[in-house]
Amino acid sequence: MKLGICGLGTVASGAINVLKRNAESISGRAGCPIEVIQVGSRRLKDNCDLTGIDFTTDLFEVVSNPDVDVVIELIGGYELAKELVLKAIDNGKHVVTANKALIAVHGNEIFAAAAEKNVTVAYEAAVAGGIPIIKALREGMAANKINWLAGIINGTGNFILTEMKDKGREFADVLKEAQALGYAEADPTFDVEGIDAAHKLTIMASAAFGVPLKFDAAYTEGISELSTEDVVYAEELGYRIKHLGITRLHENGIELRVHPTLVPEQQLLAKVDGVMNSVLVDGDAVGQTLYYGAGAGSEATASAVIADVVDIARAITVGAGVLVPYLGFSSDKMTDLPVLPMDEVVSAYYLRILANDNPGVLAKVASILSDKGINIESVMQKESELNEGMIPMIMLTHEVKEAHINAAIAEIEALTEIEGKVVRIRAEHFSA
Ligand SMILES: NC(=O)c1ccc[n+]([C@@H]2O[C@H](COP(=O)([O-])OP(=O)(O)OC[C@H]3O[C@@H](n4cnc5c(N)ncnc54)[C@H](O)[C@@H]3O)[C@@H](O)[C@H]2O)c1
Ligand SMILES: N[C@@H](CCO)C(=O)O
Ligand code: NA
Repeated sequence: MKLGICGLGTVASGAINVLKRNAESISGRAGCPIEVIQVGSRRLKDNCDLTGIDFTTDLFEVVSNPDVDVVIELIGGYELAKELVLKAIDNGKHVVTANKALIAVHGNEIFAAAAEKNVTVAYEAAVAGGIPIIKALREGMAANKINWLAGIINGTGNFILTEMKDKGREFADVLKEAQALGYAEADPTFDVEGIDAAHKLTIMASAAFGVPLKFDAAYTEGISELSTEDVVYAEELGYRIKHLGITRLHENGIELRVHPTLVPEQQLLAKVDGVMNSVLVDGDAVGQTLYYGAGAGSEATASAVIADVVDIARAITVGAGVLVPYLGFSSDKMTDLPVLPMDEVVSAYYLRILANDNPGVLAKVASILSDKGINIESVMQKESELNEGMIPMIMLTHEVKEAHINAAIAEIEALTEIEGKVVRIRAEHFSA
């Protein structure tokens, strides 16, 4: 099977190097030899030997090369990638991509085009890097009604949070290192503002529930506004703050949300550090299963790219065409459920309220919360040198509808004893 690669960057160089190093075992598993015959990119790359491989700067040459069976799209971004992939499909080629932005935003159209041409579009590397989570959701979990899933699905962001917490490093400094290590997106605001995670969550939700891809409806909150103060207070309460993507199935719609989240420190997700990703999936038959591994990086991501190539080779070898439907469900069995508004979401909340040091403030805040039926799990009041005469009040609530906590926060902010905005971070108590 002959491969053509578009984009010779972090992931592509990893794929070429792993394909060469493990050529024999990969061919043995695939049932045929696998060979990269052409690479298209702006320039060559030092750590990657292209001996025997044709190099071009014209990416369209690759997708139209009559000798290429599978196009591997590794340039990233939306428009050009879409054009290349649709062209490759039109030329009857299978496609493997690591591009979650492309699949989350244009996947419905791309899958329809691929179905028309009876070719495969595989995207394991797009979600949680090297973790075989698409395989798990579409195949391993096929018996289950999936109820919800939650995950740490951006390596760059988790690396930044971990380094800041453990070593007290500066945000900008750690981000630079993540870029040097090849973890970050071309535009790293995608990583820190949760856009990349929302792309991945959108894809997982569709594969879990059999709904069309609905990236535009995803709720996204990043980590750039997160303060060290809240990280420390959360720890005192026995929690870690993680940037989670959460999707949950309801009868009338799905939740689709990415935001910083307090997770109890004893839970496994709370212990996922550095560039590692992890996804916790709740199925009605199997219960909860947890997947863990490198969410970004050259060879870790290449591992998933090559697994897709092997899947395609196997399908061709046995003459089976497309083995697994794109989103795990046959297209006539998809349900067009809406994404529910955030107001409907039920969660526990961490609140940090800056109050002046007068007796009775706590009672006023407590009565606003109780009027809205919001129960308080714990309260801490902190002496703080940062804010003279003002005392941060940290609260953890029980579960409540987001609409109710928002209404309570508005009333609390309106109290004269309260300064500024109330900091609000959602908290989730998973059982694993
Ligand atoms: N780096 C990771 O850890 C990782 C993990 C999972 C998924 N991904 C995804 O994989 C894809 C590739 O990521 P990467 O980190 O390898 O990116 P990269 O920036 O290292 O590589 C992209 C390559 O494509 C080339 N390219 C882009 N536009 C081009 C054009 N118009 N003409 C010619 N060449 C062009 C660039 O020169 C570069 O060499 C992205 O979609 C990314 O989101 C990356
Ligand atoms: N920029 C992404 C790459 C893997 O998709 C991340 O850091 O998770
Ligand atoms: Na993956």
